[in-house]
Amino acid sequence: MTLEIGGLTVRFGGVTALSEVDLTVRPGELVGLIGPNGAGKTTLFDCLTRRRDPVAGRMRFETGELGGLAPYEVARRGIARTFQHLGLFPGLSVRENVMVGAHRHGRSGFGAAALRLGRSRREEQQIRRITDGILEHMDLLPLADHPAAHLPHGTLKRIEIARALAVRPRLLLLDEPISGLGQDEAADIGRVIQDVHSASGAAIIVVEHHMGFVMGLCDRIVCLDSGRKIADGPPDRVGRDPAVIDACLGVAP
Ligand SMILES: Nc1ncnc2c1ncn2[C@@H]1O[C@H](COP(=O)(O)OP(=O)(O)OP(=O)(O)O)[C@@H](O)[C@H]1O
Repeated sequence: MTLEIGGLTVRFGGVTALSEVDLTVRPGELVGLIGPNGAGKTTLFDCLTRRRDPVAGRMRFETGELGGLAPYEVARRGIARTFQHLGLFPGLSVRENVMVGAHRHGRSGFGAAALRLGRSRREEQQIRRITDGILEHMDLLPLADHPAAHLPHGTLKRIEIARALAVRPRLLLLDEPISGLGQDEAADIGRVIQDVHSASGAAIIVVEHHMGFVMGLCDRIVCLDSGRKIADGPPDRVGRDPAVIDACLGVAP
């Protein structure tokens, strides 16, 4: 199993954001995580990436527990994520933004890398090779030296995925990858995710409100509502589940 979550519970004061959530993800699985606003989807990603501490529960990734790790250690273990609101550095070039992700492969750290000393210079070259390979694969190489600021929203979404891929993840967490995109750009991101999935073999969890998109893309759908898991299964079954239809009513079809 790639990921095993058991009894995960998170509270914010009186609000229970996640309530005894169990979830397993097999290697290479493409899972859609759906649910209405406030269901707990982002909180689940925050727990997995150690930005948020659960009050109870276990999270196991491959052979190790995630609880107690620092966020940077999660990336080193092979988990990468993108953010609902883009987490790019607007002043850095496209290549530099992606290199931030690739730095988990360097052992000398940012300080030595900045000074370009000894081993770190070789690491820097290796990181640049990894980065440019990803940029080329995602048709972003012509934009490599362009500042991330002012690029179209769909391109920024692709750069975020490229940066997550630079971690060479075995588990990729995508938080609303098509939010704010038009139909063509959303279809483009769908192709990128499918391509990444088949090329990398990584397990992927996609949080998305667009039900048609996520149902068409994923092998399996998990639905949260008010912090509880209310459905888990193949898209056609979950899509017909009255509890899911009830919870997600009003979500764009
Ligand atoms: N930092 C916080 N402080 C207090 N409450 C929070 C905090 N973050 C999330 N919550 C609450 O926890 C619950 C789950 O929120 P979360 O953002 O995980 O939901 P979500 O499913 O990702 O929603 P959306 O689809 O709107 O992004 C909500 O009730 C939310 O108001």
